[in-house]
Amino acid sequence: MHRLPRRSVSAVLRNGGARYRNAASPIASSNSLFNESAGQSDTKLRWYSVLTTGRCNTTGSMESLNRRNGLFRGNQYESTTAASDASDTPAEKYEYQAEVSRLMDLIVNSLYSNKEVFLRELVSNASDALDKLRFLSVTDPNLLKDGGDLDIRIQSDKDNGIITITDSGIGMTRQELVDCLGTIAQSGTAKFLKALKESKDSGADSSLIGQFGVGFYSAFLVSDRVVVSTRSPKSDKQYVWEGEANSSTYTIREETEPEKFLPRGTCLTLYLKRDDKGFAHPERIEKLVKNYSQFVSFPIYTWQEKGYTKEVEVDEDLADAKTDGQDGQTEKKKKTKKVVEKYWDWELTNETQPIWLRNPKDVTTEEYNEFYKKTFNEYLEPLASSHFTTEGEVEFRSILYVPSMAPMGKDEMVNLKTKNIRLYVKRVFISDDFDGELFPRYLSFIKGVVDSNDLPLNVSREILQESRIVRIMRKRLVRKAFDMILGISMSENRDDYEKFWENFGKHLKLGCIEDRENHKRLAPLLRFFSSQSDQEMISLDEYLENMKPDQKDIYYIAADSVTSAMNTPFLERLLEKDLEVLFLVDPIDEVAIQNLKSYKDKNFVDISKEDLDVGDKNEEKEKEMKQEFGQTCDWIKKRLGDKVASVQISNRLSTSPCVLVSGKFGWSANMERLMKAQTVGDTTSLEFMRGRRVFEINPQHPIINTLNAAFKSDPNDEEALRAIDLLYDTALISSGFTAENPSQLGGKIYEMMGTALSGKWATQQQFSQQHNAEPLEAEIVESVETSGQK
Ligand SMILES: Nc1ncnc2c1ncn2[C@@H]1O[C@H](COP(=O)(O)OP(=O)(O)OP(=O)(O)O)[C@@H](O)[C@H]1O
Repeated sequence: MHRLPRRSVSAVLRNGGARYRNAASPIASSNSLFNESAGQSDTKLRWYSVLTTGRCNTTGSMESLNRRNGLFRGNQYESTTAASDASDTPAEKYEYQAEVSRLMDLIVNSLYSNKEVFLRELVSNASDALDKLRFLSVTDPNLLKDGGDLDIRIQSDKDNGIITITDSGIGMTRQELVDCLGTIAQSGTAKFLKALKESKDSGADSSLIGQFGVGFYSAFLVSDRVVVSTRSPKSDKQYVWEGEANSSTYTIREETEPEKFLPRGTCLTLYLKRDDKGFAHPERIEKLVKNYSQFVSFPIYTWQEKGYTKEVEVDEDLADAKTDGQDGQTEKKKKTKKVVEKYWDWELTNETQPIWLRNPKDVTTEEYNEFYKKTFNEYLEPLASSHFTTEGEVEFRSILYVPSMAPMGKDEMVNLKTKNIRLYVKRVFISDDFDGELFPRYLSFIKGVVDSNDLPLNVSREILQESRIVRIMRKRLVRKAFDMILGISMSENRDDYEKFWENFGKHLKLGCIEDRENHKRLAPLLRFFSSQSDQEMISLDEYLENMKPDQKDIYYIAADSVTSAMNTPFLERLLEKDLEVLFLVDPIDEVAIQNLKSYKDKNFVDISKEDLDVGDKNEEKEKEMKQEFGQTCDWIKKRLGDKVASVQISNRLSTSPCVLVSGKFGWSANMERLMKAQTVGDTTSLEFMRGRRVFEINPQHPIINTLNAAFKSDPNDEEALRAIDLLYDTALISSGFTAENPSQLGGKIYEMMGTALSGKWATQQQFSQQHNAEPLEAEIVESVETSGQK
C-alpha cells in the first residue's frame, strides 16, 4: 500500500545544363551540355557558368542571348512524333530550367529558419567525408597513406570574420567539385550510399548524414564568399572552388600556395557577412558545435584561447624594501606573483560516443544523471530515467527522464514547446522544438534524447514530417514514459512518487481528459484523498482493495477542500455504512474521473447526484415513508416551485435534515462553482447545465418531522412555509452550491435567531427584570424612610 501524505495538491517537423567551364579552362563544349541534358533526365539544376562565357553555339543565337541575359528558361532537347493528345501536332518535350541565382536565394534564405544551422551542415559534410574515407580505406588502405587523424578542425578569426573548417576526409576531385558543389540538389553522399547499397555491400554505413544535396549552400546564410580547397586521395592535385552569395557562377582553380596544401581532405573558408561576423567568435563556435554536433562520430577540435597560471618574479618596491643587517644595507627581496599566460590551442569540443549508443548495462546511474544535468541545464537529479532501443519497423535509441521538479511558471503545464526532447538523426542534433509530435502535451514534462536513423525530415532538417514512422515512434515513447512513471510508483522509496505526484499529478489528470487510448495506463497512477484516508493519498487499486464485498461502484465527491468534503451531508450515510468515498479536491479531478468513467469494471459514482444506490434499498420501508411523507414532499415542492425538480425522501442522510442533489446529467455543485468562476458574459449555458436539482429530505430528522406535523395541521401556516424557504437556502449552501440571494438568507437567519432567542432569553429577561426591580424599589423606599427619620 502506497499512500501519499497530504500536501497541497492544488499548488500545481544536374546536369541539365552546362558542365562547369571557367574562362581559363573551356573544356566542356555547349554541345556536350545539351547532349548531357538529354541523356540525364534525372538531372536537376546546375550552376551555369557557361552563362557568363556565352560559349553555347549549338542551339542557336536566341538561347545564347537568353543565357547571356540570364534568362535562359527553356531547353528544347527533343522533338517527338508521339502525339500528346487528340490533335495530330507532334508534342515537343522541354526540360524545366531554373534561374540559378534565384533558386540559390530560395535555398539559402527560405529553407532554414535559423542561420546558425550552417555549422551543423558543414560539420555534417565533413563527418560524411571522413566516414566515406573510413569505409573505402577498408578495401583500399592506400587511401590513408598520407597519414593524419580522421578529425574535423574549426578555426576562426573573430577580428576578420573568417571561419575555416578542415577535415581529413575523402576530399573531392575537380570533377567531384563540379558534380557536388556545382550542382544544386545533387548529393554525392546519397549517390555514394546508393552505390554501396547496389553493390549489396553489407558495410553500407547508415550513419552518412547528407541526402538532399543542399546543405553546403547553407554556408551562404552567413557568408559573402566561400572557398573550398580540397584534395582527394585519388588525385595528386588540390583544387579550389570559390563561390559568392547572390551569384550564379563559381570558379575552380588548382591550389598553388604550398602552405595551403592538404595531405588529404577539405578545407572550407567562410568569409562572413558583415552582420554575421559574430559567428567567428571561438566561444560561439564551441557553443554551436556542442549544441548541434556534440555526438558526431569524429573528434571535432576548435581553436580556443587558453590560459595557465604561472609564477613570475617581481622586484619589490623600494619603499617596501627592508633594511637588513647591521651595516644598514638595503637588500632587494625577490617576490613572485601569479600571472595568467594566454595561448591558443586545439580543444576537443565534442563527445564521440553518445551515452545513448552505449550498452545500458555499462552506464552507471551517475553517468545518466550527469548527462541529464548537462544536457538540460538541470541542477537536480532526475526522479527516474529509462534507456532503451527499439527495433523493428522503426529503430531508435532513447534516454528518457522524469524531472524531479515541475518547471516554474504557470503556463508550463500546457506548453508544448518545452524543448524537453532533443531529437538527433544519425547523432546530429535536429530539433528540440516540437509541437506534440513526439509526446502528447500532458507528458510534455518528460525530458530526453531520441536518436534515429530512419526519421523522415524535410530538406532543412527542421520539420519532422508527419508520417507513420513518427506515429509509431510517439506510441513507443509514450509507453516507455508510462513504464518509467509506474516504476516510480512502485519504488520502495515512497517519497519519490509523492514528489512526482505533487509536481506532475495534474498532468496525468489532464491525460485522462485528453488521451482516451491510454486510460488503462493513466488510471493506476492517479492518487486521491478519501473519506478513510484524509492524510495520505490512495491509488484506485487501494480503493478497490478496500471495497465492501457487495459494493458495486467507486464513490466520489468533488469539493473545494478535504475538510469540506469530509463534512458534506452527502457523506453521512456512506460513512455510517463504512463505505469509502474518494475526495476530488483539485478542480481538474472531477472532469478527469468523468472521462475515465470506470476503473477495472467499477463505475465512478458521484454521491452528490440523484438516484444514489448505496446498496440498502428497502422497498417496503420506502413505501411506508412515502405514505407518511409523500404529501409533505408535494407541499414542499409547491412552496419551492421551479427552484427544484422534485422533493424526495433521502436515503443518504442521517444527521442533516435535507440536502440538494444534482441531476444525473447536470453539473455537480463543485462543477457549477468552477464553471461559474470561468464564465464570462452569457450565462444561459450555465442555467442549462445546472439542470434539475432534487431536494431530498431526511424523514428521521426532527425538523422534517415538525414540518410534517405543521403541514398536517395547517398547510398554509406562514411560519412553516418560511421554514421551508430557509431550509432550502441552507441546504443550498451545505450541499456546496452558492446561495441565490445571500443577503435575503442573512435576513432570514437573523429573524430566526430573533425568534429563537426571544423564546428562551425573553423569558429569562422577564424573570430577572421582575427580580431586580423589587430590591431597587425596596432600596428607594428604604432611603426615603431614612431621610424621613432625619
Ligand atoms: N567536406 C566535404 N568533403 C567531401 N565532399 C564534400 C564535402 N562537403 C560536401 N561534399 C560533397 O558535396 C555534396 C553536396 O553537399 P551538400 O551538403 O550540399 O549536400 P549533402 O550533404 O549531400 O545533403 P544534405 O543537403 O542533406 O546535407 C555532398 O554530398 C558531398 O559529396
